[in-house]
Amino acid sequence: MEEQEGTLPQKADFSGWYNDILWRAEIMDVRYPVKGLYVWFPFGFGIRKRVYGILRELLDRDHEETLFPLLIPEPEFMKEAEHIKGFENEVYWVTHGGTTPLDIKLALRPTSETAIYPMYALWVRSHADLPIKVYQIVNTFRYETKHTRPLIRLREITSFKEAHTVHATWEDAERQVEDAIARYREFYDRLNIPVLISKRPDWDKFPGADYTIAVDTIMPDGRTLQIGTVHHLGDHFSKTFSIQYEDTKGQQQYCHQTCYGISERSIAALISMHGDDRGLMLPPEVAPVQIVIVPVIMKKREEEIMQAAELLEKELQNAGYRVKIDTRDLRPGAKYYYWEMRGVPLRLEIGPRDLDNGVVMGVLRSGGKESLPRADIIAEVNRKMTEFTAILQERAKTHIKDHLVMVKEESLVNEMVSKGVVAVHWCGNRECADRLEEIADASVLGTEVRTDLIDQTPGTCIICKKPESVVTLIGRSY
Ligand SMILES: Nc1ncnc2c1ncn2[C@@H]1O[C@H](COS(=O)(=O)NC(=O)[C@@H](N)CS)[C@@H](O)[C@H]1O
Repeated sequence: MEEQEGTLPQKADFSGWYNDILWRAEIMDVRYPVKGLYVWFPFGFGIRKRVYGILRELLDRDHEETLFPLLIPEPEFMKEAEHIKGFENEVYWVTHGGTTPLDIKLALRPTSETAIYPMYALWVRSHADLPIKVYQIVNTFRYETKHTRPLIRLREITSFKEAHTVHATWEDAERQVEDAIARYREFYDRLNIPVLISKRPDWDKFPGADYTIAVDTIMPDGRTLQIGTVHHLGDHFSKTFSIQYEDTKGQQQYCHQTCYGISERSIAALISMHGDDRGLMLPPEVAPVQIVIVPVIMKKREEEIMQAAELLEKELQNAGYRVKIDTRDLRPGAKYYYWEMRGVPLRLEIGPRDLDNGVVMGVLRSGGKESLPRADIIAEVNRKMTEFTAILQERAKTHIKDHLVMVKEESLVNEMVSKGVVAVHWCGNRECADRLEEIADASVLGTEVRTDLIDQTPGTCIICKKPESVVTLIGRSY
């Protein structure tokens, strides 16, 4: 990477900060010559690898991972009317093999229901074959016409985890929806990313679903980012694709299904939630480099200091840490800047005085210097990592509280929604929602909000004043 000139914009200028940090912290190279397609720098890919390692760990408890083809024949894709309506403007088509026109056009999967479900129809015969809980992590393609942004809105989604489950009954599928939500909560908790979970309004549910539960986070600019969705598909797709099982009485029954997805938006949220004016701030579990050792060289003791640094590196590596010594010919300050930009949780400095005093200077990325006894350095580093994670968790906890407010006055909605998510009472009918979205210049995010941060007692609709109206989130989203 060419030396990075200039400085990272303040995080308060979130859009400028976000675009700049993607290259300055070597996450994504946005110079690929196709709109909406981006290249992972190896450092960014190291974050992705660990983030998706956690996702796999959580899903592999009771799901199986596999891979379905990328290309979907047009007849299959066109089978589910609702689904097509939702995707017909977004799907890319392959029409030729070499110079030979294809007799059947092939869709690049925007999501894989119509690739997977014809196969599920072959896999499912009896109730004994159920439930199926399968997922894949693949690239998918959507011809997004809204503003594309790296990690947030891509035309090639490079890290699309999609799970597709099959059940005997609607209730079994409903339990799976709850299980998927719990798994997503656990995933984002491990990443110290706060979430708001709600049920999308009918007009915003996944095409072909009974209902959609969405996982939103609140970005530093107050806008929401949908970082996961769980869909109850009912028997819509099983009827379209004849996914049936023979029940215990020998009757043919249609299955009930769910699907749930997460993309690299999870990494956009990770970067945005904890980064600051000096760059990334990464949870230790996903940081490609967890510890950087910076020797503070004094000419006549250089040999001794370097030896101490190398010994320390070895010990930390043996303890399982991902650690680097920065021996480049740069001022210590330039080294601090470089690794802070890359979100390294802990810096250890070793200078002549530290050697003499048998200590190592520990500096957490979240701030604060502490002299650590060299003799117990592993226990001390473990303690500092735990302290750092607790700081990230605390920030995540207060973040939602600081960006969620209940509003009862129609006139206040527009002003308050520019700061974050607003909770209002809504009677549930579309006209009031349209009016509300117009006043707020925001969208209805959802109802049945799973949080205890606000009082969800029904009240009067903020628009038509109808009583017994439910608490509803509205926000400006990416
Ligand atoms: N263009 C995009 N770029 C990045 N992430 C996206 C894009 N479109 C959707 N996503 C993410 O992918 C998640 C799943 O997409 S989805 O359309 O809601 N759901 C599905 O496709 C279902 N088949 C479940 S996998 C969304 O919640 C959102 O976080």
